[in-house]
Amino acid sequence: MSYFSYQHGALYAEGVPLADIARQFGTPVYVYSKAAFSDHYAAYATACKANGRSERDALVCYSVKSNSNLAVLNLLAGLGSGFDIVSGGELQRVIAAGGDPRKVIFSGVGKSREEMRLALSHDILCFNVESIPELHRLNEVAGEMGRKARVSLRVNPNVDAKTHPYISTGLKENKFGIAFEDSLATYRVAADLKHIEVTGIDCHIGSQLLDDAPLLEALDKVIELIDQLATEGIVLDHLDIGGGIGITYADEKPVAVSDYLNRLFARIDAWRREKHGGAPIKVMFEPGRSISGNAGILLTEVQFLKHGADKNFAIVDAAMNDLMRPAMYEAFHDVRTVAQRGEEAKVYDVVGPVCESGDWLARQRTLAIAQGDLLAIMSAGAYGMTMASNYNTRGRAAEVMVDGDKAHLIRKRETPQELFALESIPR
Ligand SMILES: Cc1ncc(COP(=O)(O)O)c(C=O)c1O
Ligand SMILES: N[C@@H](CCCC[NH3+])C(=O)O
Repeated sequence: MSYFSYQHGALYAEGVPLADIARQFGTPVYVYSKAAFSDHYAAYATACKANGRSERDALVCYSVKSNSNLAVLNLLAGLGSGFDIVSGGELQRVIAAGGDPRKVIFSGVGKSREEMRLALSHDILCFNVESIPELHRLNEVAGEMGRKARVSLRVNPNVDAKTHPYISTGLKENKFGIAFEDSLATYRVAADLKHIEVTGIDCHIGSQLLDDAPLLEALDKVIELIDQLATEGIVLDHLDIGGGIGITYADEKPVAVSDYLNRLFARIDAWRREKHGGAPIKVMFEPGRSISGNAGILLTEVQFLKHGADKNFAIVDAAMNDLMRPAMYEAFHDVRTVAQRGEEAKVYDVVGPVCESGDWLARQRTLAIAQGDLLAIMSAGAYGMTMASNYNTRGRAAEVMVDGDKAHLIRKRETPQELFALESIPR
């Protein structure tokens, strides 16, 4: 289903014309489709039901970093989602949005003592621990609080995710996780710590994966390790395979979530039957982009057109501070005109007003546009607003959630006063 589509030559978000949203809330503005978020979450939830009848012991922990607006988290919490967080700030967002901390898993390589304390005080489901020093710190903090921390170790299966090097995380050379060959020894350390309860294993090999083969390869390695651990008396109750499923930005054809989950559950079921007499294991996922990426767009207005000898530029009011992905990864985002009109089409680079040559949103796009036109930068729901900055003292964009024929403002545009409110001039 298309959540952003043309009706009589005008681009809509669900039942609302994007031109109306620009008039009402200004630009640049992120626009999300509530139905898209719900449907993308449902793809996971439905595939987690065994034989379409009973629920499996499975938990989808939406990756908050991909889009962390409270309205988004509240919507997903209402659908039963858990959350994958990477900071104390994200935990506070989840709680503020009405999410259940007992469905929260805490990933990340550099958790501070304060973050650990906060997470323990809310009794989160599990810490995904990424190193031995982190294990010791967590053990200390939990001891000070008179608690036990539930822990899974993030192992690095050394599988090539075949994605952009900046978003690949499962190789030896990446900073994430515990090297596969060190994982047994690290589990032994964890099992001996008084304030640590070893409950699971997790891995996350990278993002924007189009094929599930590397994920299934990682699963096989993880399964092998779980069996090895069991022989030592370290019995795990869950397996977390991470996020990573990609989306269509241009013409990519990512594996369908349902196909991937069906293949994954088939392997897990076969392994449990063969080795464990059918004893179930809880399976967890940490999807971000596949839920939020194509649930949002960035709506921007053309300020000026500049026609040069070599290049034409469409200078828009959104910039790299609003959507960093093109500057950071040379990422492709489709650009659509909000009104289909009869201008002569030309090839443009779509650029922002920020003082950096790297401030571009799209390159070499054939567009029929005039000054004042609206453009939709597509597939911007994941790692868009959450990676936005205030560079050039630009207030971050507003955010709007569309639900059928209603548009709700879910984050106001930042004002310059808000940007320097925390600063002071020494006397
Ligand atoms: C540990 C962890 N889990 C989950 C995610 C979400 O990944 P994706 O948005 O590719 O599903 C990420 C980001 O790559 C991550 O680092
Ligand atoms: N921010 C990246 C994904 C990073 C995933 C975090 N581990 C992107 O926009 O594609």
